[in-house]
Amino acid sequence: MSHAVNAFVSSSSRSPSTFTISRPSVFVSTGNLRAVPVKKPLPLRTLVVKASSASSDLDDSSHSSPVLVSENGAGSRSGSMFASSVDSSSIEVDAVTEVELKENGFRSTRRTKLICTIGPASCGFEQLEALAVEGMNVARINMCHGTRDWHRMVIERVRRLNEEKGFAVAIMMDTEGSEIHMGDLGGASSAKAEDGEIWNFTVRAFDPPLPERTITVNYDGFAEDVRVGDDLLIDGGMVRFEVIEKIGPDVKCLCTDPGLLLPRANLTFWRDGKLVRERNAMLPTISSKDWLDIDFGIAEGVDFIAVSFVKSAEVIKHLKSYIKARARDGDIAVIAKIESIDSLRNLEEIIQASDGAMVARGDLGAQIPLEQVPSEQQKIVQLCRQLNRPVIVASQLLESMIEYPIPTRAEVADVSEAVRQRGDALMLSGESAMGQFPEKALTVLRNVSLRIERRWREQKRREVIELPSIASSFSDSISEEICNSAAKMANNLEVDALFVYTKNGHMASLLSRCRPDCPIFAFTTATSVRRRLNLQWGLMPFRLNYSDDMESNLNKTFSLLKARGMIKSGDLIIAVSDMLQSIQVMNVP
Ligand SMILES: Nc1ncnc2c1ncn2[C@@H]1O[C@H](COP(=O)(O)OP(=O)(O)O)[C@@H](O)[C@H]1O
Ligand SMILES: C=C(OP(=O)(O)O)C(=O)O
Ligand SMILES: [K+]
Ligand SMILES: [Mg+2]
Repeated sequence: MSHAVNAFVSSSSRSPSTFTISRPSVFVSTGNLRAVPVKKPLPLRTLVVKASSASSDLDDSSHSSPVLVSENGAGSRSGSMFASSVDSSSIEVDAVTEVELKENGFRSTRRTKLICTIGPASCGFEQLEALAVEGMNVARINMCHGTRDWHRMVIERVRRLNEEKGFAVAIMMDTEGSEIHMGDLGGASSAKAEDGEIWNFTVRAFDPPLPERTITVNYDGFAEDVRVGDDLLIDGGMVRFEVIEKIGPDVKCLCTDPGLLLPRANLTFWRDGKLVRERNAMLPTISSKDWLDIDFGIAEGVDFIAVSFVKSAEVIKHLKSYIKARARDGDIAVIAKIESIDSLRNLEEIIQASDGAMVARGDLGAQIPLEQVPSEQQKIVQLCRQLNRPVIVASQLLESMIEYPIPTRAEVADVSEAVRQRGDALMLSGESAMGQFPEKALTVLRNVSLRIERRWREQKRREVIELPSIASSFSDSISEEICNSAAKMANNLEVDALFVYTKNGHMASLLSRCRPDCPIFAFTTATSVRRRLNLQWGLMPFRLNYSDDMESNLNKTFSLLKARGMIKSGDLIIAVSDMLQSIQVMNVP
């Protein structure tokens, strides 16, 4: 297929009521050169870069697609405490974003997205609402814990919150995975292991209550695999035992580093200073229980499935094709958790195969030396950005806030570093799931993000990360070039916002990848795409019905956003779209 890329810049001067457009002054062409006819004057300054197939301008099906109809447009915000008096129900935006925009203006909105793991400390409707108000973009449920009924209840509450209060919180389901972990302590919330105590680790099943100082282990091969003299590390070393005797299914262990045992804590064993993982590596990434959880997630329509202990790209591809065949409205994004030696070994192909990645530092730190975790984090964040996949930095960001209302200085420094690295999202685990201060922890993440992002912009310290071309077709290359150029222009011209009209979210993610100074308003026709864009850096997803006529789309958007007080006349914006590949620079009329 041959393409023509035609570009021209028109600069117009504005007299009181008319616009005039001067002659085209720039042409770029990779094929047939053809000036784009301008039928109507465009406001103030316009650069149009238009790409089309040589054979037909309309051979892309999206060009001729009819206006898409909203599946939950009208009235969905009626119960919102942020409800607007103007009838603008045909645009949907997260209530928190709307308030932020109105109160602080474009530039100061938060770019880094926030994920909260939901647990007993945060599963109440009011608790969830408080987290949503505080800026939770994604609620994570961890299938390691709780029952499916409990998870269903959380999902229903989040959905109700979205519908009744105008939030757009997405849901991420995290699989248990089949790594070795302890049982649930017979229902106790924790157990204390003291120095010198002998505990029994066993593969036997017990009816509660558990015998004293007994830990059940989920892996049947456990007693066969460990050897006397091995070190058993709970949660990467929070508690340490030494194997002193094996008796059938029971393994007697001496506590050598005392500490608190938590239900279902991860368990690794070490021999001669090395992680023992031969048999472990034979365990499936997705267990039979995980498949049932995945079916549950598909049935419930979760937005993301995070896969624990990914070892290779194969399992991700397998899951994605499974989802494609089963999921009702298409897509659930698959997030690869990087938390094992194998995942580091196959990093690039795993990230390529996935829709996003998580630096799961909890288990990662139990598999590699702790001092290696920060550099791996940096590497994963950078690679994800290069490959255009959203990346989450997770675990122990504010661990001390499980117990205390303020974080340690070191934790704040760690969060700052993750924001400075420009990861897409930060995640709370125990802090929001079972800590005493879920909301306060989220506020810390939000405030640190805002502060670092602002400093970064003020200092104009744009990272010199090389963004290699990722397009797999010429048409994709055009989208990529348009987004790279639009983001650069947005920085140079100091525009207020980038607008992107994107049906499947791809153009929005390409803009996000550039980490521009201004926020990116992403307009999409599908609620599911809008929720998924919640995970990506700098994107403010809106759901809007629009046509393939960009001029009418822009006018519609301007009037809807103006009516809601989210933009005003004179604001400078750059608009791009995946229907009509163009860059337009204009002031809001
Ligand atoms: N659904 C739940 N029910 C009960 N407790 C939970 C739940 N989700 C998380 N938790 C608690 O929060 C802690 C931290 O959550 P997370 O990091 O997701 O789990 P883990 O570290 O066990 O993999 C867990 O160890 C558990 O104590
Ligand atoms: C996020 C992680 O996974 P999980 O909490 O499921 O162990 C981690 O290990 O850091
Ligand atoms: K998990
Ligand atoms: Mg983990």
